[in-house]
Amino acid sequence: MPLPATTQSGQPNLALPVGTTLDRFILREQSAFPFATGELSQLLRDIALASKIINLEINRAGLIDVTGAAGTDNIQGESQQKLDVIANIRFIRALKNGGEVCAIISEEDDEMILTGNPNGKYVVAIDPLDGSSNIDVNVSIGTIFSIYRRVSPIGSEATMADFLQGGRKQAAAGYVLYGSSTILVFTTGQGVNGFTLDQSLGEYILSHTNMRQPHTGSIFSCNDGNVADYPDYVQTYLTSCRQHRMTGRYIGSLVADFHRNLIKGGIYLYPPTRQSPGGKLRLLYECFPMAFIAEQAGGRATDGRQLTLDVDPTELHQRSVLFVGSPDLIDKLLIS
Ligand SMILES: O=P(O)(O)OC[C@H]1O[C@](O)(COP(=O)(O)O)[C@@H](O)[C@@H]1O
Ligand SMILES: [Mg+2]
Ligand SMILES: [Mg+2]
Repeated sequence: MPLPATTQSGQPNLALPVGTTLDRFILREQSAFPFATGELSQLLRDIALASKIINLEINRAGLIDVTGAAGTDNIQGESQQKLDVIANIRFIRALKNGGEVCAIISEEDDEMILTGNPNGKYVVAIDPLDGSSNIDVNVSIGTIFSIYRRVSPIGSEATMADFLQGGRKQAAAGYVLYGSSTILVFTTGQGVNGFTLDQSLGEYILSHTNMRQPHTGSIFSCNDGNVADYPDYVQTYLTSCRQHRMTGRYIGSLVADFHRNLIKGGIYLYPPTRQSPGGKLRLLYECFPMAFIAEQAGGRATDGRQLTLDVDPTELHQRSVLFVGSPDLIDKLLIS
């Protein structure tokens, strides 16, 4: 029997059976908004499509000579991996061709990219490949994206203001995890759902409905090599994690560490370090999207002083400290 369109409390019934395709889910989610015109739905499909192509290239990386450095650096001064550059090209091309996006910012490009779609209603901030240090060693990597409705007039050239609206103005955010399976997880502000790529069908299929972050957990994730740099309260907290025999797990790909902790309960920490006194991770295309997903799943994200989604964005490639995960663990960290 088909599911009722609305729940008993009159809310749109988004609980679709596992096995639902991404397309069908997006259509159902769109139908819950009478004024929705389908552009955001199409934009999510464009991102899904590009991720399928990249997924194939990642799977065959060792065979098609896309491992190793590209020989160029990005604006962060990081050496770009070949797959960083390839993933960047794929996403930009898909977003340009899709027509819904008027501008993009990417970890791999210094400046804002105008797509040639002045009538596009959305802008996208993207980390085309997250966890670049893990590309060549066959460890899980990801893609992170954040979507805003533009504030500049439709038909005009997009501006920085379209990207600096603040984390709570995100229309949607998500990530793709290229791991033992490939999974797309996103939110449009109506909860968090995950779709596993059925490689044989080439379809994303709903596999994780209404994902919820466990209130607490026993996993902590941070780069132990930097501990000496961390502020005292973080060092105190990590000592108590060890004293309580919590489990240290650190993959070194934000997407993979975040996803594990979202499912099992845990906390990911990227505090200030000597090399990155303001934090390493980028606010617009790493911290904001992960914080939106975390909050939508009942988790919490902070920079140690305020909730991440309340941090004031002033630059495109601005960095931020990030602590994200189970609320109980974040609370314990902040009182350490
Ligand atoms: O090697 P470190 O300093 O622990 O940093 C690892 C962190 O940096 C990142 O690799 C940064 O992301 P990029 O790979 O997209 O630059 C995160 O995925 C990860 O959590
Ligand atoms: Mg990243
Ligand atoms: Mg990256």
